[in-house]
Amino acid sequence: MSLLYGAYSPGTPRRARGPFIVLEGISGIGKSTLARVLAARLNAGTLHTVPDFYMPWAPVMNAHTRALPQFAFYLSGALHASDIVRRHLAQGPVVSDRYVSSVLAYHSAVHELDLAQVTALLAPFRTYFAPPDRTFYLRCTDRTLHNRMARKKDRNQDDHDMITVPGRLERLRANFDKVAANDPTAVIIDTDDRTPGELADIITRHLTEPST
Ligand SMILES: Cc1cn([C@H]2C[C@H](O)[C@@H](COP(=O)(O)O)O2)c(=O)[nH]c1=O
Repeated sequence: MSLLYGAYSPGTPRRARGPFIVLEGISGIGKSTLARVLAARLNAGTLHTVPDFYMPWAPVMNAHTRALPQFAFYLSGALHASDIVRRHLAQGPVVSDRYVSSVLAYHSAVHELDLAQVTALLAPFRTYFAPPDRTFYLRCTDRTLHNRMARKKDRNQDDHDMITVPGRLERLRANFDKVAANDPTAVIIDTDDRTPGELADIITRHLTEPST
């Protein structure tokens, strides 16, 4: 039995019309642009994990709290994102810019923790999360990241740290690779030299193929 019952269970899902698509990857890679293009194509609802109203708290939590309260903050954001997803899925497709994999990959990378330890910390909550149909892990080379970062309008402290804290970018990339390797919904996409429209073509083609 799940540990999450009563008020802690996600409730009976309404008939999902789906699909539920997740975009994952390091900051600046182009997830939010691609989410917009995909949402327009699929007539999908979109959201960001953590949800937008959490975002003003993120720098405050990062600056003032230690690892476990920070984890609880991002976990809370992902749980709430899941509630939003379930609500949207009753209407049609949903595209999420980040989801549970970002919580694992970022928390482990930022605090230099073993990914397996962070995965175990999240495990009791797994049953709450609306499962994605496909999770697209976006990858790019340093050159592409540099060019895309230069164009990113909402660059924040996390983006600065990702580039300047020794080893942060490498840890993030390695963590996303490890999370993807254990994710049955994972599809890895190299985004270099591809426009958002071309990436949306690749993704929509994947959605018409049966998952393995
Ligand atoms: C979901 C999540 C995001 N983050 C970071 C990644 C990004 O730097 C930032 C979200 O901003 P972004 O999605 O606009 O890049 O929050 C964490 O540190 N931990 C998490 O669990």
